[in-house]
Amino acid sequence: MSTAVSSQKTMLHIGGFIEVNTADKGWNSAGVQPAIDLAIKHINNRTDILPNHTIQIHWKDTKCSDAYAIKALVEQLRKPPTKVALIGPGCSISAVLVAAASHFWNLIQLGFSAGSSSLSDKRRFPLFFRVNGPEFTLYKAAVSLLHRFNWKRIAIVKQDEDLFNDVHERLQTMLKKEGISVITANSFVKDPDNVITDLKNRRARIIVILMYEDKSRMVMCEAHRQNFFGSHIQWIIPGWYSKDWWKVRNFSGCSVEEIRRVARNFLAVQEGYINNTVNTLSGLTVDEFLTMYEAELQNYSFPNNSYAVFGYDSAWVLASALEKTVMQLKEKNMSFDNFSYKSASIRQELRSVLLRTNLSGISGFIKFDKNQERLNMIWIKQFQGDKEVKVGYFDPERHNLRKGELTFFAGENFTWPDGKPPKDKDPLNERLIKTNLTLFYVMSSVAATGLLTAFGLLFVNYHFRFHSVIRQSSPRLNNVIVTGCLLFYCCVFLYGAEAFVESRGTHTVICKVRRGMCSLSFTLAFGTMFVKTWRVYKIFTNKQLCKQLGMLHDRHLLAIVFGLVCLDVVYITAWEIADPITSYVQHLGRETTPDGREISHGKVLNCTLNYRSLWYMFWAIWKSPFLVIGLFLAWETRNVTLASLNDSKYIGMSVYNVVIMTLITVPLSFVIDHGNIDAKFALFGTLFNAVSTFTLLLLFVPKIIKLRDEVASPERAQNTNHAAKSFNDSCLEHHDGRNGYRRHDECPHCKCS
Ligand SMILES: NCCCC(=O)O
Repeated sequence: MSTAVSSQKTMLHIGGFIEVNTADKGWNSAGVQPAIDLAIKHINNRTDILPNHTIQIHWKDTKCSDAYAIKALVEQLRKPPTKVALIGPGCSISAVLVAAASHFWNLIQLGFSAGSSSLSDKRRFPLFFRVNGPEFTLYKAAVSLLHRFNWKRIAIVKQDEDLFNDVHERLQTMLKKEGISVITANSFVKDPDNVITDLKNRRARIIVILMYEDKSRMVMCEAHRQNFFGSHIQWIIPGWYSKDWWKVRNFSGCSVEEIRRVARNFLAVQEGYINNTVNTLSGLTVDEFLTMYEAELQNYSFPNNSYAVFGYDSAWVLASALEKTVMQLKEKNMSFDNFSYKSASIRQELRSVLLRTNLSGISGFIKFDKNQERLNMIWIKQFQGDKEVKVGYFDPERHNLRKGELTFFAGENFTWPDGKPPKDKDPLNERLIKTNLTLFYVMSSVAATGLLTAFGLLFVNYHFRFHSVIRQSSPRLNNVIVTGCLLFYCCVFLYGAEAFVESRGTHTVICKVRRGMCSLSFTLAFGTMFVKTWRVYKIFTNKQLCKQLGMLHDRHLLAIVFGLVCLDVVYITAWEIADPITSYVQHLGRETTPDGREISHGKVLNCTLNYRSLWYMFWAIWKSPFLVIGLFLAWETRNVTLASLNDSKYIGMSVYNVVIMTLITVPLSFVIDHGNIDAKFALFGTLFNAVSTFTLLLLFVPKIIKLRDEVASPERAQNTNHAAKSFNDSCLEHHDGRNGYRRHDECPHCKCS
């Protein structure tokens, strides 16, 4: 209802809700009142807006309390004059209560700061509009900051209020999507003791506060009491707290300095605006308004409030809508005199006009979305030195939060006590554990000695190639076995490479090379021993001995070994293509010491595959026949004593040795923890050293002794040779392994054709 005044102007009464006596609880919006009063003064003085009306606002203090909000609404309704619309409250606790009920009295309500996301629900709050946006929007800017500073691990401390519960729920969903983990989310009723203890225990470093400032002061005071502060802890708080919010008012427990010490260089997110200079409805710019606002504040005992600009704009939005509604009503021969709490017709007009709002306020262009609210930019502030500084802003419509985008204000930037942003977790000084050097040198010395010996044996094989002791033992096949052993020794160095390698790239190459080399050495050494044993077996289980021998020349055996090597290459290539072996960093776990420090057991480089067990199983299936059948053949030919196949017995012994060593090593390798690189190296180094050393010794020591004897006493050696000749020896002696029997007449009892 409007009332006539002497100057022929009609009064339009508006109910105003503000938070003044909040006893430092919740949010105090008192400072917005002077801005709204100033706007109403400006509107009433203008002739181009509501020229025939005067707006009068009737303030009620809701104290940011649901009970006082109800009381304030009842008083507005019961006490004449009739209000045609409502402005406020500023605090969500009160706004939700007022908005939930005011529509039953057909009252349009215009908010300027209440952030609760519940207020976006138009089924519950059909007549509630706001020139600000939902609180959750602020946290898009906060998430952008988390990405910007690579903070992937945060903690949340929340007040159990509708405003923060909603933000918390939606923030959790968004953080999950953004790959940021919430290590703990706590709230408290009276005492934040447990909250801080939990933050300490979880070693929280980045803490998002979803609370009104009184609770924040309590949290920070307790953090000080528990010594939970420092440059390594970063708080992210709502930016709409009152100026110098850490200054204690009616708050016992901590001094101003103590709370300041904890809050340090806190980051804050706050709904902001652009400095609009383009034809604003009021004709003012932000700067002009702020000058007037500061002057106006002198008439009140209220502190400056950052939502003053929104408050000023809300009054202009309402006045503009009332103006248009007056004109629309006029066309229907109606006026606000016809307004009553029981009649919906005028509020319907007013609502439809508000929905079409499109004006230039000092906080920017004002248009309401489907939820009857606005999406504003978010200021990012940081406490620097002794004041809050607006560092930049995040525009939800323009900036990509995943990329941590924001726009800096001219000349501003973040500052950090340590010169760089804190980390989201303590650097654990996770050192790379390398193979024990003593172990490496012991294993490598054995391998190096083996390598030299192997080269020496290759020389002996070559130098004495025409000597019967060497010639009769298939020197070319033995060279292949020595080459296999030689590569096994090289594998020892490669398996110990973790003593020096630090880069994953280099380690990946080593993983690939040593797998290939290990496989190839096995095939060369034991594939060749296998075929040699097989030849002995074939000869002595076949009556057509000479014929068999003629068919099993060294070159045939070499061809078989070559075939095995080809199969090896095909298998390793297929393996590498299907499931490439790579290096990965294995973290060896952490533990918390009794004094609360977290220590790491370090990390090691390991080779990895997706289907490790599968590939090694196939590998074992492909290699084990050499050993199993080799074992059988060695057993079958254990009594063969031929000068011409003079090493068959020793090859058999080598095969036993390999089988036994493999049977010990393989199960042990599954038992040993992969992180224990020393144990792994000791196991495989011993296997490779032992297997190749035994093989070389068994294969060559008897030959060298014999060779030494023959070289020392050729006659005795000749006699021994003759004496040793028996049924087949003389025959086999003339089998040169290359051209078969050169002289069949020297082999009269052989059934060679
Ligand atoms: N958006 C800041 C005002 C606090 C509140 O909504 O209660």
